[in-house]
Amino acid sequence: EEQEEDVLRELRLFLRNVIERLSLDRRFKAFTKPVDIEEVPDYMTVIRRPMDLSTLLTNIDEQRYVTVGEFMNDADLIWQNALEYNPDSDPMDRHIRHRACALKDTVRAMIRDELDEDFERVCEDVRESR
Ligand SMILES: CC(=O)c1csc(NC(=O)C2C[NH2+]C2)n1
Repeated sequence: EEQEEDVLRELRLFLRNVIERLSLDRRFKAFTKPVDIEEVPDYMTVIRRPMDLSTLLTNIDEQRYVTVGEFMNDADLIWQNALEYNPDSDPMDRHIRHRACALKDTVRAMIRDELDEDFERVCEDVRESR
């Protein structure tokens, strides 16, 4: 009912703000758009579920996330994919792995510091009621 839509609207606003701040951080530039197949032709053969910040934003606008947990499952793909695709000891791989780990820690810190656990519980109740 209306109260449920109010909760989901507030969730979308919170998640859009998280994405906006991540997208402004220069460390995360490589994660803002889908990997370009022309530049990285073998990417799709290695990574089964590509994810990036712009796709997360589209998913939010398409109302795919009813809980922060569902959002985190997709957000985690971004850094997990980067660690998987860049496993080598060469400096470029290490550089992007460092940024992937920074992304993981930054998202988790935002959620821990800014998401009210009672709010997430209400979102989970909405999910269970559907
Ligand atoms: C988004 C992402 O994880 C990404 C984009 S390019 C890249 N890696 C490279 O270009 C090479 C460095 N060793 C492979 N990783």
